[in-house]
Amino acid sequence: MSDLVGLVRAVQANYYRVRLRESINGIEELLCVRRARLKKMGQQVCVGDWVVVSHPDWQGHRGAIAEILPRRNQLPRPAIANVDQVLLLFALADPPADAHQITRFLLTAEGLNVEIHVVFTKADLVSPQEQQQWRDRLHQWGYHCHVLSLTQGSDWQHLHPQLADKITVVCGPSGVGKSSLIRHLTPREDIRVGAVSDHWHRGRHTTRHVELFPLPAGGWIADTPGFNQPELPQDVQQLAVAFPEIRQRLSKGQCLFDNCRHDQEPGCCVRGDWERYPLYIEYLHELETIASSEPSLGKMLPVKAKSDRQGQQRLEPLLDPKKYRRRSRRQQHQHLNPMAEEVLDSEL
Ligand SMILES: Nc1nc2c(ncn2[C@@H]2O[C@H](COP(=O)(O)OP(=O)(O)OP(=O)(O)O)[C@@H](O)[C@H]2O)c(=O)[nH]1
Ligand SMILES: [Zn+2]
Repeated sequence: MSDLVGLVRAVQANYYRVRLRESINGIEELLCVRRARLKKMGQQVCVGDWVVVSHPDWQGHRGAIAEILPRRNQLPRPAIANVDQVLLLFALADPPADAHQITRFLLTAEGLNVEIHVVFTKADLVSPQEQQQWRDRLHQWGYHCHVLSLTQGSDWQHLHPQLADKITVVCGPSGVGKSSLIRHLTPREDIRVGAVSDHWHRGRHTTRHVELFPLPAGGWIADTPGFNQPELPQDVQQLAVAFPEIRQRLSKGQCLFDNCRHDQEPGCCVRGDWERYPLYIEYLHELETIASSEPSLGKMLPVKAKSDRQGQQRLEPLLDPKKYRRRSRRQQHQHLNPMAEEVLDSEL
C-alpha cells in the first residue's frame, strides 16, 4: 500500500493538522501527533511540511506523523516550510503607508529568497493621485505592486492567478487587512474542521497560530501575526543586497574596495541620490551599533581601523554576526513545551 501523505496546515502545541493529498472515504484531514522517533531525531514538524502519516484512526480522525518529506525551504519566523512566495500587504491609509516601515518588511522578505508581491489595500480611502504616487515610488525602488480595495470593486480578484498552486505567506503591519484579504480569497473555508475541532481548540496556546488556508484555484495561503517592525538583516552584506537599487548599481559598476559599506568610502558606486539611500545608511549604522554594543564580544573579536567622517581614526570590531547573533524574543517564545509531547508520543 502506498504511503499516506499530507500537508501540515497548522501546528498548535503538540497537534498537527494534516490535509491528506487525496481524501479517503470523504475524510480530508487528520489531527496528528509526532512519532517519538522523529522527536528523538530532533526533527521539528512545521506548517507547510509534506509528511507521511501512520496509525490512521479513521473514526477519530487521528493519526501520527512518521516522516517529514524533504523541505524546499523554510521561513524562520513564523516557521513555514516550502514557501513559494511572500505577499507583502500595506494599507494606503488607516494605518498610513510609511516608506520606513515598508522598507523594513521588504528587507525581511528579500532575505527569504522567495518571490515577493507587494499589495496596497484600502485604495478606497485615498485619491487616485495618491495611489499612483505609491505605484511610482515602489517602481523606483525596484518593485511592481498591486493597488486594491476590499470594500470597493473587485480588483482583489486579480490576485487569484498569481496565487494558484503556490504556498503564499501574507505579511504586513497590523491592521492593513491581511485577515480580510484571506477571507475574500478563501470564501468557502471553514476554519473549524468537523471532528478534529474539539481536540484542536483544547490546545493550551491561545495566541494566534499560523495556518494554511486552501485557495479555490489550488494552492495555499497563510496569514502571519501582525507585527510592525521586522528585524533587520543579519549583516551589512545582506543589508546591501536586500536593496534592488544597490543590486542594480553593483551590476553596472564596482566599488573601489571589495568590502565597501557604501557609506563614506572613496570610489563607491552605490552612494548617490536615490530615494532610499538615507534609509540604507540609517540601517547600516543601526546594524553597526548593535554589533559594537555586544559587551562580551569586544574582547574576543578582531578589530579594524577606520576613518570617521571627520577623518579621525577609530577601531571597529570585525564581526561575524551570524555566529554571535542573539536569539530574538519571538524565537524564544515559539519554543513549545516538550514535556506534553512526550506523553502523546508514548501513547503510540
Ligand atoms: N476601507 C477599507 N477598510 C478595509 C479594507 N481592507 C480591510 N479593511 C478594514 O481594516 C481593518 C483591519 O483589517 P484586518 O483584516 O483585521 O487587518 P490585519 O492586517 O489582519 O490586522 P492584524 O490582525 O492586526 O494583523 C478591518 O476593520 C477591515 O474591515 C479596505 O480595502 N478598505
Ligand atoms: Zn560602495
